[in-house]
Amino acid sequence: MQRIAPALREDNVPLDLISLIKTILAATKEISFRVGQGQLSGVLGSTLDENIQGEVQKQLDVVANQLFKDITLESGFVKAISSEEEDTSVAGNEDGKYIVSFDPLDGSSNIEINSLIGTIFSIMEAPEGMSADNPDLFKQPGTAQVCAGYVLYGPSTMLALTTGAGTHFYTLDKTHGSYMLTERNVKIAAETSEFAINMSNQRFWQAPMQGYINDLVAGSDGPRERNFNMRWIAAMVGDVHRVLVRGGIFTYPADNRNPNKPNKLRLMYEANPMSFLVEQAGGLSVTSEGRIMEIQPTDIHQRVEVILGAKNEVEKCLSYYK
Ligand SMILES: O=P(O)(O)OC[C@H]1O[C@](O)(COP(=O)(O)O)[C@@H](O)[C@@H]1O
Ligand SMILES: [Mg+2]
Ligand SMILES: [Mg+2]
Repeated sequence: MQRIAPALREDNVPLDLISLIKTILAATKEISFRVGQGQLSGVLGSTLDENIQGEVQKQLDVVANQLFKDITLESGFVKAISSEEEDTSVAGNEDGKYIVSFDPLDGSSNIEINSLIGTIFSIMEAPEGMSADNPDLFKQPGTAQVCAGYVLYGPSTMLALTTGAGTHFYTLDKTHGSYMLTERNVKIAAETSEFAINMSNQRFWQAPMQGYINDLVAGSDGPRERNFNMRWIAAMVGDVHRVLVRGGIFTYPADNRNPNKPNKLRLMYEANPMSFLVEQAGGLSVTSEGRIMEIQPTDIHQRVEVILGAKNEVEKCLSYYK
């Protein structure tokens, strides 16, 4: 089994990017340890604060954010970071080559029930001619990502990573503290009979999504003429991991619960990195209007509709919007 650095060198990843990835992973090992300590860690409750998006922050959101911020900004490789838990981008080294966006703790509502949570990150190169404190550094489409990944703090701690040469899985060897390559070139089968969506929002979806999901639920009695299974982990990291491992379609569609907030998932640190991983595994990742990674961002916290996973099933879903 290979350690992560030699595996990345084989994929011709530049040495400074390998160093940055290792820096990010150092923070995930610390979080993995704290998550593993559970209620003994003293960081599982809620804070009294809200983040910029009006969501109550959990202590672990805050601790994880601080760890990532400190470790990436101190590395010297990073010009600026943006995070779900930071109002705006945070400046690092003026000469840093890279910018990093992250969701330090994804699936916050799962923390207190000892269920799946994770960290999502996305790395781009900093454009020339902008200072480190300029949030416009981040206004690049997902196609500009040079690396994307997530770490899942599950029964084992796993990393899914892409640098544009396939999507690979690594598992944290907790005895030696190293991420080991455990599956190279993960592929999502084009066909599936499994879907993931928060069904409780059904009445708020647009008509095409209602029609698509109705036909899945109708199973062998409906137009699809076969039964579909449903799963919902309520942490995008967990749901996307399942899609990468055994296929499926995952969607968080637009809804009209709150007219000012039609979408839930965030483009820069949820949808884009997951799209890069899914596309590198042969899947599709789109909104009802087009490829997620081609969206030109206007705000670091912007939200986006997400439909991703098995190629044929995502195309089938899109056909309802035509
Ligand atoms: O509350 P819902 O509708 O089940 O939403 C679950 C979704 O919210 C998220 O937990 C949002 O992420 P955060 O925990 O980082 O805010 C996604 O990971 C997940 O897919
Ligand atoms: Mg999240
Ligand atoms: Mg989060």
